[in-house]
Amino acid sequence: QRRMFTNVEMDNSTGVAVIKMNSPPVNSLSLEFLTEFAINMEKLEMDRGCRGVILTSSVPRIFSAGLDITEMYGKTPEHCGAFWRAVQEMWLKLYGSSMITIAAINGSSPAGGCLMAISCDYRIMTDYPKYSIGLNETKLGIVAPFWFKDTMINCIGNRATEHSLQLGLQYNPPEALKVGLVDQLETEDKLMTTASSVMSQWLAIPDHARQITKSMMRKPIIDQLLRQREADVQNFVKFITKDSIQKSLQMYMEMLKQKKG
Ligand SMILES: CCCCC/C=C\C/C=C\C=C\CC(=O)SCCNC(=O)CCNC(=O)[C@H](O)C(C)(C)COP(=O)(O)OP(=O)(O)OC[C@H]1O[C@@H](n2cnc3c(N)ncnc32)[C@H](O)[C@@H]1OP(=O)(O)O
Repeated sequence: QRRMFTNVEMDNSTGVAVIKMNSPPVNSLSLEFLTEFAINMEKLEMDRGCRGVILTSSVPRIFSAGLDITEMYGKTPEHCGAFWRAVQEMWLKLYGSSMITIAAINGSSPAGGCLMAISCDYRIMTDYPKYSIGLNETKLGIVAPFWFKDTMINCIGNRATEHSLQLGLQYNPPEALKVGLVDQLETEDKLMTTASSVMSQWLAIPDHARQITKSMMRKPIIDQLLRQREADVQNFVKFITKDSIQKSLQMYMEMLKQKKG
């Protein structure tokens, strides 16, 4: 039986779906997870009754740990290529969605988890000091590709992105609010109610005007990836299968395990 990585609950009375990521222990984004996520987004996009999506997590304390590192370590170039296509597809479906997308960030959200959040239209994060969010790729010895970088620039601006990406910064909730990585902080118990209430404000705007405006803002980056999608895959495969990069990933995974012990 196929495993489910996300639960989708559609409320037909409001036209809002809640996608809960549910892949313990850390909602890492595996090939299967990403494939299922993209299919769910596609289905909601095709559903004329669905106007908005709230993205959140069922896993305690974690929104998403980002890309599943085990999908990039010790794998064949073919596997790495298939994995990267799935990462691209997830981003294209989320960043390019015509629906209103709100991230209710109820836990830590490094790297690919942060990418998911900043690909939404609005972010509300639980105000808990131990949670963090950011694109920390350089800390793993890897490089955030241009479309991660440009999504971040569109969210927090050029200078803050440069600073953030070079140092692989992870922000706690008040810092994330200050830099503009999230739009609002909320207590754990009120997070979903606040997300619904923000959604109502966005739903009050006529869809066609909001959708054209959103597309105008995001289309240049999306088109840039679409134009060079296969080159981006080959670039990733060449980069990630290098001995030095594989060594960095191995050391990072060992560090994660040691931290635990
Ligand atoms: C120049 C050309 C450029 C071209 C482009 C090239 C390259 C771009 C490439 C890649 C881009 C990648 C983006 C990413 O998303 S990489 C992933 C980055 N993620 C992280 O750094 C997060 C790491 N994890 C953590 O910090 C913590 O786990 C977390 C805060 C999320 C949770 O902490 P907690 O203490 O609760 O849990 P842990 O004990 O640490 O973890 C439990 C368990 O899960 C494993 N694990 C954690 N994160 C991941 C992950 N991302 N992938 C796979 N597995 C993960 C962890 O190892 C533990 O496993 P185990 O010990 O129980 O077996």
